[in-house]
Amino acid sequence: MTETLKRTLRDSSAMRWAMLILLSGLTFSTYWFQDFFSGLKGLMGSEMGFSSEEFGRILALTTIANMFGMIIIGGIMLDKWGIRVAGIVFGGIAVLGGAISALAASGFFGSDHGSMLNMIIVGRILFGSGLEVVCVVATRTIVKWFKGYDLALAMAINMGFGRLGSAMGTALSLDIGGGHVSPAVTFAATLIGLALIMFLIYTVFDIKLDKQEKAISDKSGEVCDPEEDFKFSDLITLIKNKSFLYIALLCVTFYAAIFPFMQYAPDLLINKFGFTQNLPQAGEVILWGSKAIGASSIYLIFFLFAILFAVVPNNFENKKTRFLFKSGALIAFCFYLFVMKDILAIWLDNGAKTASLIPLGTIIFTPIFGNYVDKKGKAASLMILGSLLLIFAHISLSILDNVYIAYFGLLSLGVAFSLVPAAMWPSVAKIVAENRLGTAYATMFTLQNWGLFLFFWGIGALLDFVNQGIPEGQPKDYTIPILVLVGCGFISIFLSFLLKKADRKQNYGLELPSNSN
Ligand SMILES: C[C@H](NC(=O)[C@@H](N)CCCCN)C(=O)O
Repeated sequence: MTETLKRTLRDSSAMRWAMLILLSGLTFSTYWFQDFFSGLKGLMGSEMGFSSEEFGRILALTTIANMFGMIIIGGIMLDKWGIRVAGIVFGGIAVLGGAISALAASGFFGSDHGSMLNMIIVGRILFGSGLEVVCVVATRTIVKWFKGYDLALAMAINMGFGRLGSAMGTALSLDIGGGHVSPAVTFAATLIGLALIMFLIYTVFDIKLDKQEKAISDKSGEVCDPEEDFKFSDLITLIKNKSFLYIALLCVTFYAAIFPFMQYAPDLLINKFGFTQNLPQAGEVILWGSKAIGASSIYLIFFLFAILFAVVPNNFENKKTRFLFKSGALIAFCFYLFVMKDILAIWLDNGAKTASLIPLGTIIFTPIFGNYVDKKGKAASLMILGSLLLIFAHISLSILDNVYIAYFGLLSLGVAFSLVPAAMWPSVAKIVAENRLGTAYATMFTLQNWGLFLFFWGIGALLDFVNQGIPEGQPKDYTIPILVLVGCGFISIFLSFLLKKADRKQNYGLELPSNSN
């Protein structure tokens, strides 16, 4: 695009990607705060005396405001106040919630069991009220900057930041806490505070963009097509649509089998398969850290060159160049794995670090499957496949006792967790008109929170129930609590088939490539 056509900030690609990074701080930190307790479950039992049911209660009550309409209220506020005010208000609520939980974990409100538990829950309720609306604000902001430019890629990268936050929160919280819960909670809450500062910086550019767009529309008389405000009648119309109903229910059962599982996964791996939760010695950390940073920087430099090389026009037209590029990438990756092998071996022996590979893997797999859905379609069939993988994963992690099969189970869970979202979210956009998408996503997230509430709490309560009499610190039997999740997998398959059948009647083209619509 020539300089004369660059009319606003959003016409500069550097500006757009910089804005995405400023915005993604909130996604990264809120996903971190949502998931970091998973790595601390054992410690919360031994240090604070929290039972599995209480652990589950803390997680479940995070969703309570969303179950009763907070996401929809947040969406209406977003429409009325705009991105800046809504982002600051709901980001601020998440920060406040994080701070209250951190103070509670440090004993500020009282160091007895009840005060700590109740005040951590108060903090989590506030945090949860901000979390989902922040996700909606992020999506709306990305659309504002990227419509007409790499919108799907920008959304995938934003989601990648979220998954990275989940993975790092799960993997590193025990190390960050140094064997205590409180420092890890303070760190997680501080991250949301820093992200809010990044968002405040973002708002400066947002104001400038609005001024530029207003000046252009004043001059040319252009009027934008506004998204219609939320109406309850829309909700009824949506629910009456069979395809929407099936995909919304699938969202409930599928995510209920994934997000709650991830909160318990490190503890499951430790209790059932004997994974460790040992903290490395300071010397080991320095050695691994320097090795990992060294190897990763070399790989990153190679990767940057590869990207630079790939974006030079027509490079990939040539078969030989393509072959050289692919072999180079493979050799660099093998070298990277070789240097990192000791660290990987230790990583794969640690419960929290192994569990963190599930969200980490989705960063790579989701865009690949997203691209497949865009080009080849088959979204409903892929949701059936994802649900099958979910069933295999939960069977291998519950009734089977083999650690190698468990690794396969975790891998198939990672693939399912990439496959279904990559097929599900673009399918909603085929079923629902664009100006109703906000309502559709808010409705799906609200229903999803009901499923999460039930399973966050239910798994913990069931775990205590089937392990009555076993003292904290002794291995717990996870068979029945995880086997219950197999049921979610079967319901997901059933709903995916119903969706496929409804789509054949209603002709939304869920099995067709996105580009053909
Ligand atoms: C896209 C989808 N997002 C959600 O499900 C939201 N309700 C945010 C949940 C955040 C909790 N970690 C996803 O993350 O796949």
